[in-house]
Amino acid sequence: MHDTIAGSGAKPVDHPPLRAGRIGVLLVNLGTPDGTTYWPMRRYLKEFLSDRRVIEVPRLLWWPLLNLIILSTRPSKSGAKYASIWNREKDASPLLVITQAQTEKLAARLAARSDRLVVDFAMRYGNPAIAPRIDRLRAAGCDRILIVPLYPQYAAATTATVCDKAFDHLKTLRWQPAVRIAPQWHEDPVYIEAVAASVRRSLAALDFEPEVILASFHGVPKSYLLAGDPYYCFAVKTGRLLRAALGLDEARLRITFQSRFGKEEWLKPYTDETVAGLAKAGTRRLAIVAPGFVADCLETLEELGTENREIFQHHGGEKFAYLPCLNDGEEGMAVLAHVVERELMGWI
Ligand SMILES: C=CC1=C(C)c2cc3[nH]c(cc4nc(cc5[nH]c(cc1n2)c(C)c5CCC(=O)O)C(CCC(=O)O)=C4C)c(C)c3C=C
Ligand SMILES: [Fe+2]
Ligand SMILES: [Fe+2]
Repeated sequence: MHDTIAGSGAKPVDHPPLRAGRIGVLLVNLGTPDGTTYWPMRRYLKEFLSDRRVIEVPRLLWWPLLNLIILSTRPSKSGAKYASIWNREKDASPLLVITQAQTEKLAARLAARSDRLVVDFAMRYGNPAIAPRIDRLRAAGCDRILIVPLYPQYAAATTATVCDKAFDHLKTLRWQPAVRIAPQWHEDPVYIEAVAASVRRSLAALDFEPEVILASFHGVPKSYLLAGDPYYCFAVKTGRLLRAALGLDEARLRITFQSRFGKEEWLKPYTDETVAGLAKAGTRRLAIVAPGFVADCLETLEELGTENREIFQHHGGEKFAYLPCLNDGEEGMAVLAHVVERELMGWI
């Protein structure tokens, strides 16, 4: 099936062999450092925090702040947090390990649909980078590529920057593959039901019933919403649909936003302030789930699972549970396969 162009009947010409006829699926998540020590952390944070889609502060102000202040302190501080969740057996971050497992399981599932599919993954920041993975798919004969930014809720700071980076590389190719980008799946019933089923299962395994469940989404500065970024609305809609699927009311399942960075106002209500406020007001049993993350990572395992647990207990809370993401479990893989199969329609 994977013809070379020479198989087209054209007269022999003096050009490198060109393979075609296969279809690539490239899963792309945010990224992660190569290690937890100062230099790998600095390299990763520098690439991440130099992205204009992530930090919209004018460069003249941002450059000295980033290079002189943030990159001298944050690599060590964040490195210690990464070290607390690092997968030592694989010497990689949970995000990398889980994304790799998702890729392998998706490839196995899709193999039944077509023998022309090649599934791979990349990271927007750090390794494996997007450009070499696109090259690898092209070299394997993929003349069509479906790029899947691994974000159920679109944001310019996440989804759009994956597309920018992919197209930056595609610009340099002589034989550019046909490209599709998978849209977000924030209200897809398969996704909502998968998160609901996973939450129900995690709750059933607890030795307590939470009085409140927080659905915590990664935040962005409020100014991004005011400038027209739809992320907030998508996150709120996911939260509302999840609440309905679980049969809970607004007091029992609350939507919050985490991981703020810098002094600007971010999307509210903030997760950490909500956790503290609930504990102070007498809530003793709390669970947090993070439906916006396709894989567990620093922001879920450390920030929600450790920092917010400490905040809750410090203010009088007693029982706390962080409920894991869909990851490479059966429900999570069903969502990824559903999104990918839908977006491959007409190609397979
Ligand atoms: C400073 C601005 C940031 C914006 C805006 C932002 C948006 C955003 N991020 C995610 C998902 C993830 N972020 C992760 C880590 C992380 N995020 C920021 C900053 C912003 N994110 C930083 C500096 C870091 C690195 C860690 C740190 O130093 O705090 C991760 C985890 C990566 C991992 O390796 O585990 C994810 C995932 C979304 C979805 C989002 C906007 C919607
Ligand atoms: Fe982030
Ligand atoms: Fe809106």
